[in-house]
Amino acid sequence: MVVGEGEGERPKLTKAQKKVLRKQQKAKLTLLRHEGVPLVTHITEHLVIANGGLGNGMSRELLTSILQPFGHLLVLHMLPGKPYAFASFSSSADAERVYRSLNGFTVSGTARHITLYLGFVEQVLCLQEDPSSLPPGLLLIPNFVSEEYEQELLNFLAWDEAEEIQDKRVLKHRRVKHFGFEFCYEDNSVNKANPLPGGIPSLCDEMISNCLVAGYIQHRPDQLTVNRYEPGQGIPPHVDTHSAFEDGIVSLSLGSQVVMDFRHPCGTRVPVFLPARSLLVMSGESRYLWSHGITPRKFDIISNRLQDGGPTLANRGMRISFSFRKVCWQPCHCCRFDLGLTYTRNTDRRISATQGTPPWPHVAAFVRGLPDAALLLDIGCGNGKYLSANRGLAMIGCDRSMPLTEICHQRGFQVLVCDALSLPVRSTSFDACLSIAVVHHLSTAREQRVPGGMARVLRPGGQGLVYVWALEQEYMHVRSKYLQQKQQDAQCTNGSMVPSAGLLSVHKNRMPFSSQDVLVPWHLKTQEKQNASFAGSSLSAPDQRSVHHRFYHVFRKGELECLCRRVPGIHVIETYYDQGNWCVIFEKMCHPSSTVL
Ligand SMILES: O=C(O)CCC(=O)C(=O)O
Ligand SMILES: [Fe+2]
Ligand SMILES: [Zn+2]
Repeated sequence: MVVGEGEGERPKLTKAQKKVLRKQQKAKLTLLRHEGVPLVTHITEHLVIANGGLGNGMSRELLTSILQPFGHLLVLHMLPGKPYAFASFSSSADAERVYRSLNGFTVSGTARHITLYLGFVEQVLCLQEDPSSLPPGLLLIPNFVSEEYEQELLNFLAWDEAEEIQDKRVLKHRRVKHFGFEFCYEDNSVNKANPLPGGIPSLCDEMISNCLVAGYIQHRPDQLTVNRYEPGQGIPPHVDTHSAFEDGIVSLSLGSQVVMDFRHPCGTRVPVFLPARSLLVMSGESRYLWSHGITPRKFDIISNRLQDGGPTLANRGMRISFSFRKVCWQPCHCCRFDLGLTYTRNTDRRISATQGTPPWPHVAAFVRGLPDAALLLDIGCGNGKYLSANRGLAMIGCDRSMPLTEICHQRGFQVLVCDALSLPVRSTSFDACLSIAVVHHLSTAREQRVPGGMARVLRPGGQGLVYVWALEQEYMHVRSKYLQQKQQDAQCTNGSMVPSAGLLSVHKNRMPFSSQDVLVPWHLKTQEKQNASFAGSSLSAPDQRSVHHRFYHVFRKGELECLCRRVPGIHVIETYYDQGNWCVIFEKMCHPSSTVL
């Protein structure tokens, strides 16, 4: 059936019907222009209700009572200030019934009469102000539950002061209750052996079903943590233990609004405003790679979009959140690593790697996340920075620089001198393999040989981690440390390249790259001069003996992943950006479609 745009012979329309069509057409254009959401001409489970928005003075309660008699309403999305709402029904037949009954329907009981115009949409618009600025995998659904339901959930909880003294030893900044399974904050684990009697309160069933139906989560949660924050309290930045919980965590905010900070390992911070009764869905990168936390404060600074758009203060009240998670029953073999952040720190410490040493904490975390006695090969190990990251492993480093391997040797590491393009080690022998800041020194034709070599030496199921320098030294509006170090320099120089005699340009340090293939000057410090040969660099002009030019091919977003995907016998598990680098984690397949020699 075609809705609103009938084909062929059309029965004569009454004046009123024509008006409805006209208004519907107008609403369609508004929605498309303002939100980029097209109406569709076939029937779906989802309706947009023009004039049924909070911006029209329509309340959630009233709209619910209007819709419900005609179809089983699953989710109603309303956004502050917007002149429309979205409704999802349990079937397209229900949505069709609602459409037929309510398109052009005039509502009394509001300040003025409101006529609703309905249309079908393929998908419900994810109602945040700027979805593109949220961390990947993060969804925010405002007005996910009604005020009545919020009150029911709040009334359900009894907060016993005595019982909480125990929690307070660990959690200085908030109170918690667990359902389904106890969460242990001392080691961030879940007590899988002893399920709590009663499980998740049945009061939550409907809400959980709505999350599943809407596709926000794939697994029915079996663990619920309720956090209660007084104004001034917060939760330290953390990543929910990946080995304890599956992907897909939903958190319902009740009581007061709050700003939750999401942080990427490269230091990018994305504050996300969580209104009361909104649902936050964390999956993928936003669940595993980004940390989330709430700074202990009595207020938040938010942008006041409805008025002048400038920043304004929002005082916090008491906030209670319901976080639903699915306990992970399989032992964790994945490549992702817990960031080792805890729930119990009482300062809002940045996990940003910009403050940390060693320079790439994610590499160290990958190494530390490997099982005991795993055999690891670090290709291009340099002075052995990562060879000391996990003493429980058997690690072998290799580098083509003899002086660097000597440093490693002095540090007690097992190392060999070799070329990354021809590794003198047996095939399928390593559990894990690193190549940090190596591939970007190779010309395009040879780049693939490094992940190719890693694929050869890894055992099936073994994992490789590759880091290369990124062309993009600014990500999510944050400059990499490389650029940050000398911002003043950058401001007084125009170009990022200086011409060189050869074909390649010489990159100007601390500037954005303007080409992917560059020579990067390396200024030797006095004590390094005598070891100048160790990076295999090309010597520059004789009068500049202390400056060496090293070849770099800096990688564009997606380029390293593409390169790795072309290597037979491996599959890419994760790609991320870390402090100005593109990073890929891959795994050697157990039954590769093509043989790796
Ligand atoms: O309060 C919230 O919304 C989040 C709570 C949380 O992140 C947690 O308990 O892991
Ligand atoms: Fe969390
Ligand atoms: Zn894992």
